[in-house]
Amino acid sequence: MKISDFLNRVSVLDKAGMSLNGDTNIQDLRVEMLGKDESLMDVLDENGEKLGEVDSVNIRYLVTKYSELPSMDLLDHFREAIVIIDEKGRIFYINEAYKKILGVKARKVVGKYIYDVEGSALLYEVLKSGKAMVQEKHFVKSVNKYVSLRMCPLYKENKIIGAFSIFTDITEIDNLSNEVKRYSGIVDEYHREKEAESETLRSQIIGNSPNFIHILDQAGIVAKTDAAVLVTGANGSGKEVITKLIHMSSARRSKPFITVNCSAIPDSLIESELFGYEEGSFTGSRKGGQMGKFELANKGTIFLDEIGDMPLQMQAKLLRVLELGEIEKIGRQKNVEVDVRVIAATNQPLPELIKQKKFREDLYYRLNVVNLTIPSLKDRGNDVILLANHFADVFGNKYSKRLTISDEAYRAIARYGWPGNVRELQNSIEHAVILCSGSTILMEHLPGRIFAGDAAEPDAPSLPAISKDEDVDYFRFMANVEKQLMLEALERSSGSRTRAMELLGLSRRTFYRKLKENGIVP
Ligand SMILES: Nc1ncnc2c1ncn2[C@@H]1O[C@H](COP(=O)(O)OP(=O)(O)OP(=O)(O)O)[C@@H](O)[C@H]1O
Repeated sequence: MKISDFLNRVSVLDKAGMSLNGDTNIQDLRVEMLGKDESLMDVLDENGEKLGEVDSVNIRYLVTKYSELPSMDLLDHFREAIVIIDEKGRIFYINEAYKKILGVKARKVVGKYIYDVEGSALLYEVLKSGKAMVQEKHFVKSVNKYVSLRMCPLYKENKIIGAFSIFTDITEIDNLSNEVKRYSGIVDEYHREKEAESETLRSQIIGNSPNFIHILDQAGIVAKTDAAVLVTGANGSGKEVITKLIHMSSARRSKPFITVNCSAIPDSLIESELFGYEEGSFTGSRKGGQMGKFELANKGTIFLDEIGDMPLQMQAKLLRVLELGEIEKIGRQKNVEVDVRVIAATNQPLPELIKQKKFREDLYYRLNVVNLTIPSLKDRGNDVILLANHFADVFGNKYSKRLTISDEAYRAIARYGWPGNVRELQNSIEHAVILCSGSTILMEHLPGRIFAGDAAEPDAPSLPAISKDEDVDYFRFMANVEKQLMLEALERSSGSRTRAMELLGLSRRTFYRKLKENGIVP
């Protein structure tokens, strides 16, 4: 500190008998140099001009204190390492932190020249240039550490008398920042992966019919929003696939996608499944409680499948969640905020359920901000053939077979009603791929119901008539029915026994036994 720091503190003037320049360092004074008066003294510049006056009581106090100060020892308490060199570059001081950070003993360093101790000897350059230098990150090879450095020359009466360096060990910070960079790299990679996943998913959704393309377009539009979507459509038509596509095309794609099948959870458990519970909130509750699906889906999307089966009481709770954006966890006083996009799906006619008071109208409107109705497979024209080829490839790969579909099988596939929609087609093609031992899927490889006619409305086999008054011989009656069914199966399969056997769902052995028993073949 300089005397000028204390100028013009008070106004009373007194002579200490000394002329001190404002630049004088208080550290350079000794008590004997000060006048006896405990009041003020003048401060003059080099030309003897008065600069002001200082409170000599304060100066006396500081000078006394500074003379008692163990200045060098004090530096040992710094976390920063300090090294001081003289005008020739010889080290005459290092503090404790220096020894610790660089792992050296004082006797190995003090008295040596800085360029003999430190390879890069930046401090020596500071000494030569007389200019301070800062290095945010400097690698010290000998100890394999990174330090952050500040170096300054030391001047006395305009002459360089040495230089000092203060540095901190930033190896850990550097490691941490590298970790952070690595993690942000991983996060970027994760986002890229999610993007790729969304493209893969899109490429695996097959369909060219205008009504299906319309659904895909609408899914793309709603994906850009957080609006609730109600996906309707028959069983197996692809409601979940479209819901996933919406999630994967949305900004939430890297966050969770949680599916809840409302019809699969018993009524008594649905609340804890959806909202979770705190530890000890009921007998038998798990230690540590349990997170509900809504909490798990936070920042992502929750898919409430078969929403039509949700119990009425739960519907009221769900409505509250959608309105408030928070859940009431069982056993917890405070509600938990959640940010979840809701997509619900059903194959039930909700307006009909509303009329029957089985579904809340207010919840229906809340969920049905946008409605996507997936057309049934039979209404998607040629998509059935595209999907059949797609599944033949998928399962061909799975079972290591290269298969094509015969024209006859194509015709059966196109003619069939597919009441189970895409799922039924998928399973049927898997069935055919498994059974097919050649390179072409033939009609006989498909499940019997498909080539037997339209399974949506299967023809009821005509049973032998029984008169009310007649005494029925059940054994004979059953044998008759069996024979009739077998004959019909043979007729439908144009005499192909293998196909008839499949139609009837009988093993080869049983089929031939029954042929014999019923006198169809000798
Ligand atoms: N357009 C499509 N392209 C390829 N695969 C599809 C397509 N649509 C559906 N699938 C497949 O069909 C199966 C049934 O689809 P999904 O589960 O989405 O139907 P869903 O309507 O949700 O069924 P459910 O009514 O039983 O809940 C799934 O394996 C799915 O991958």
